[in-house]
Amino acid sequence: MFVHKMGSNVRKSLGFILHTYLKCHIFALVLIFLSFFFVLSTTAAIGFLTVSSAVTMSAPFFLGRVIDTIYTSASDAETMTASLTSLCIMLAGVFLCGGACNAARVYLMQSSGQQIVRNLRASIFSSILRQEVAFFDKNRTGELINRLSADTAVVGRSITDNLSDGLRAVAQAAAGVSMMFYVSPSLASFVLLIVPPMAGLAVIYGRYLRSISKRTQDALAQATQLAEERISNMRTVRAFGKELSEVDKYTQKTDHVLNLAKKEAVMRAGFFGVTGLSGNMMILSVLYKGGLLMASQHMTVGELSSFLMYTFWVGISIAGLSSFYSELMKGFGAGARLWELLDRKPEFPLNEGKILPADQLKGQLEFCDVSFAYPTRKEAPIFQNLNLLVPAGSIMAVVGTSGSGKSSMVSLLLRLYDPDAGVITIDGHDVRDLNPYWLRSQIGTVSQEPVLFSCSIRENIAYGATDPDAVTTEDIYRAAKVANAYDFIQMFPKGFDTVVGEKGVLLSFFCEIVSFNHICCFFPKNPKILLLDEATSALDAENEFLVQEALERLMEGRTVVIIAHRLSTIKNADAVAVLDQRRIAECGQPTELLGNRQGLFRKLMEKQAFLQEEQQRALI
Ligand SMILES: Nc1ncnc2c1ncn2[C@@H]1O[C@H](COP(=O)(O)OP(=O)(O)OP(=O)(O)O)[C@@H](O)[C@H]1O
Repeated sequence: MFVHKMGSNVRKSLGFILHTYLKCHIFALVLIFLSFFFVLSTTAAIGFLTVSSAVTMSAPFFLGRVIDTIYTSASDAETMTASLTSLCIMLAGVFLCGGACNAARVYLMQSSGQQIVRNLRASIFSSILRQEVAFFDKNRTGELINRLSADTAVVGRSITDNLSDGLRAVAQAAAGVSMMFYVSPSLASFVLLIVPPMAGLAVIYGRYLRSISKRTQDALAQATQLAEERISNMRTVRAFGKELSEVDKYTQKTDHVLNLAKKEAVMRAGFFGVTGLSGNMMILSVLYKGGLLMASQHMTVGELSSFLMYTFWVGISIAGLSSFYSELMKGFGAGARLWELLDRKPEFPLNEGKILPADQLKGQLEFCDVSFAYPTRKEAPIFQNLNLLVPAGSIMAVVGTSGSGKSSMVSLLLRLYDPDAGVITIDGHDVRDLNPYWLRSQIGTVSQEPVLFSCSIRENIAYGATDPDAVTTEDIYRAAKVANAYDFIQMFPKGFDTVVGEKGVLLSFFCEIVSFNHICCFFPKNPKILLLDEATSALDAENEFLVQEALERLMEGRTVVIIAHRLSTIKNADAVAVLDQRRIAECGQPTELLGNRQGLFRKLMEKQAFLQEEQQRALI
């Protein structure tokens, strides 16, 4: 039974190692991984391992000979000195060679290991970035970051340094046992009776460790998730004075991790305690039985010493094997989630599908009988049989109460999600047939959220370019001028080289970020279609004017969908669509819709005008 279980575990372990290596071959930077250097270094490491293990395991045998030399020629001092000196010089040379091989093995395995971790990280990151947007609704940022950093490190360690040490332990244990049988078969059979129960214990321990390791990695991912969310929303936490309660929540999560780690520690302590005890019992039994064999002239003192040293080595190798097994099981636990990520095929292709000739694209948009619910909230439909036509080159304003689905329309047009029923077309082509890369390159978007990376303003502006390195300073200045943002950027001491913090927090005014954001989104795509999501809602009057002016310039000759509440943004629209009850309830020219006293648009605008009046009165 145990043998069977051991066999299946060994098979699983080998499968796991092979899987890991193969995954890296498939997903990682294949060229580097399969490069001559890697194959060569791994082969060399195995060669060094063989030599260093052979040296280590031959040492007890020769040391036994040294002892016998001392013991048998003790009466003749001259002979003893001569043979002892030559034996010791020879052995010192062999040991030196073994030490050097061992050092080379460790270096080669470590550097190959780092290469594997790097490739694994690159593959996981690439796989994450290829996933559809709905995947990110279901999987939180902190958790994914944890997989990318902590889990890859655990898997990397378990199949590199650990594997190298494990192979060494296997080689030494095998050589040690063989030498024990060579030196004294009867003593070896007696001592090795302890191995089967130890193997059974290792199987039980390995299973437990694998499951607890998976639970620990999951708990750690949850803690990282919480920390990531709170740190990235620090202003909200501070505004609500929630620092202490958030610390409590985080502490609870880390306590959970700690509890699991304690359970693992108890198990480890028990296992290592038992293995240590068995090692000592083995030594004791060798001394006892070996002493008896010496007394009956069946063994020399040198042979008993050699045997004792082999027993030590086998004991150390078994301890090394159990730690190898522990790390491997931890790797199993952490690896399970990584393979899920690596194996996951994105629901939408990233760069496949029809590409229309650029000069033929007119930009007519149409929603035909579209029904949609977010994959994470299938029970709450956002649209049901929604129809809307935006003629090419026209400006369509979409209005509706908060949560009516305005931004969701933008997400569908960008094909961040697919509708559950109906079709969305561009110039009559179903967006699902079009190449998503190409589609998005034809659409300029401005969202409510400022989208800036923590690098210089110059780099942020060039981000949209196909080849950011080819963007000249003149291009960047021109784009900033088009967006009326050149002057405020130049006001920073470092101008366009100012480094923007996370979410652009180093830029002093939010409005500046929003205007700045506009440039980033339009430059340098020159898109046929613009989607503006409440573009000016957070601006003060002066900046709104600047941005509005820039936008009007940019809207010329393009199909534009504006999502805005303000009359000022809507007044330039050719038509207004009012979203209500999961469909377009009204659609027509703004003046026409305002004329309908019972209409939804009129009511929305009245409500807004009333709110503005209230605000003004409050200020007076
Ligand atoms: N990724 C998502 N997953 C699940 N539900 C979502 C997601 N994004 C938005 N929703 C929900 O879909 C509904 C419509 O959201 P949407 O942002 O499209 O409305 P909106 O009209 O643009 O609202 P607002 O004017 O407040 O921006 C809301 O109830 C929102 O909570």
